[in-house]
Amino acid sequence: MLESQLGNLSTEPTVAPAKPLVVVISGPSGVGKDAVIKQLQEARPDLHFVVTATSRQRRPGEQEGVDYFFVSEERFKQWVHAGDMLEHAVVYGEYKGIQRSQVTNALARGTDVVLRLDVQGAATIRHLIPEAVSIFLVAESEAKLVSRLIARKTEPLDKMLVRVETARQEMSCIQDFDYVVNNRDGELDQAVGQIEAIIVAEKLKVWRQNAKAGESL
Ligand SMILES: Nc1ncnc2c1ncn2[C@@H]1O[C@H](COP(=O)(O)OP(=O)(O)OP(=O)(O)O)[C@@H](O)[C@H]1O
Ligand SMILES: Nc1nc2c(ncn2[C@@H]2O[C@H](COP(=O)(O)O)[C@@H](O)[C@H]2O)c(=O)[nH]1
Repeated sequence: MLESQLGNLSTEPTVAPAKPLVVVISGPSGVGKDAVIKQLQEARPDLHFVVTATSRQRRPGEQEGVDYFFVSEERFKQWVHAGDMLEHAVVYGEYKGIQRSQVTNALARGTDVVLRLDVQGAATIRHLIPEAVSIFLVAESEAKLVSRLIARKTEPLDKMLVRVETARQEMSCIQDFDYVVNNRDGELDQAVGQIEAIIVAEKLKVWRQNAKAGESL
């Protein structure tokens, strides 16, 4: 009866599924990027969390292929020359970077991708993938940030001081990011919840329904 008045009613989906998202999580050393990402992995196992390759020595407790891919400086440079790295930078004197295939394979499967990057890497990805969502993580104060680095006990004092000095400079990059999330002491759950909310909201943006994430890679 209705169809006689309206014609055929389409059963096609009203909107196409949103294209996969590239999410950048950045912020100064010790702010809690790894802690946030570890918890986000548990909450959102459907996301692809990219594992960085590095020339840095493995710390006690770090696992190959989980925390990093630990490679020699020579191997890292070979990958750079071969064009295999989507992004790379020297961070605190060590090579850090993301293999292109990790991102392109996940996007091709339709999977959202999460990258952990320093501010240099975040700038590179914004340039390569302008539709990426960038999140800058902060601690509630510089004093809290430093106390986390001290408690973590992963660097000798001289190297820790370099990280704190760098953190001061990195704070000036905050306006280049889409979102700022405050990872307050003892409130990791809230920070992770806010990041999950950002991901959900970004995927609902109208323009993303037909955008092609990472098409240019
Ligand atoms: N919300 C929080 N409250 C208390 N401690 C936290 C919180 N978030 C992270 N931490 C702790 O702070 C320390 C630094 O966190 P994490 O190693 O995740 O920082 P990061 O940003 O990944 O550092 P880096 O850039 O040097 O790798 C860790 O010991 C972690 O357990
Ligand atoms: N440009 C990139 N920076 C990265 C990447 N993965 C991690 N990082 C940054 O390195 C520092 C130091 O890490 P640590 O494990 O030695 O403490 C950290 O602040 C990250 O931001 C990457 O793939 N590219």
